[in-house]
Amino acid sequence: MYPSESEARARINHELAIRFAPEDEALRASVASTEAAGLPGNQVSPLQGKLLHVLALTCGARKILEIGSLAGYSGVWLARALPEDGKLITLEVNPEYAALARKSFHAAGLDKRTEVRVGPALDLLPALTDEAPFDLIFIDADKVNNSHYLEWALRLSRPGSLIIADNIVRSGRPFQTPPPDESAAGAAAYIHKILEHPRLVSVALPWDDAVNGLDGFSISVVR
Ligand SMILES: C[S@@+](CC[C@H](N)C(=O)[O-])C[C@H]1O[C@@H](n2cnc3c(N)ncnc32)[C@H](O)[C@@H]1O
Repeated sequence: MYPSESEARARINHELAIRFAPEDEALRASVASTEAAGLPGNQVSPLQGKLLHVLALTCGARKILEIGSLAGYSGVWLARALPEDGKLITLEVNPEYAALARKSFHAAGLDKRTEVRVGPALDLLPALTDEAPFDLIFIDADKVNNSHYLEWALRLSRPGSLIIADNIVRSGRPFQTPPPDESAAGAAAYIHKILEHPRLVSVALPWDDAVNGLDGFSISVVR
């Protein structure tokens, strides 16, 4: 039926995405601006975006924190799960990407429910203590700092909060000894911490990724 296994996977993925996670104009424009910024495929896929949306609805999220905005693609999926008076705060080190994220939120009619803060996340996180607890925290920035982001996520969450991290599978590189690059090492340390932490119950979800081959999310619930 399909010329190759990879063609079959891409085709089936597409069929699922157009049914379960159709993109509207605002999401398509966010993808286009990511491509124009020279980072095609660095945002989550439509199905991953929809998964974030479903998870935010499942935990009744009113406050969401995202680390790593890029052009706001995952942020739009997340913020659309919030009630009118809910809030997504997203942290981005690159001012140009932060501007793209704001543009995406504006196009999606999400100005009131979203706030983009600009700077290195580790510098911005301490100021969020007053806004905590967050119901869902999505970690998707520089993987080398994932363990630090996890420590902050635990401080800024409550029992029942979800902590989700992207790119923890990286085609298996985190499982090599030693991990061959600093992002793989960051993912390995993160996996170790979420599995050992007494307050976290975690699972990993692998999938094909445009940039990293086999990749995936971890999803942790805070006890
Ligand atoms: C994979 S992209 C985020 C994609 C986005 N979550 C989405 O799916 O639409 C990672 C982003 O993290 C940002 N970033 C990298 N290091 C960072 C840091 N130390 N603090 C804040 N943002 C950072 C990058 O500039 C980039 O925009």
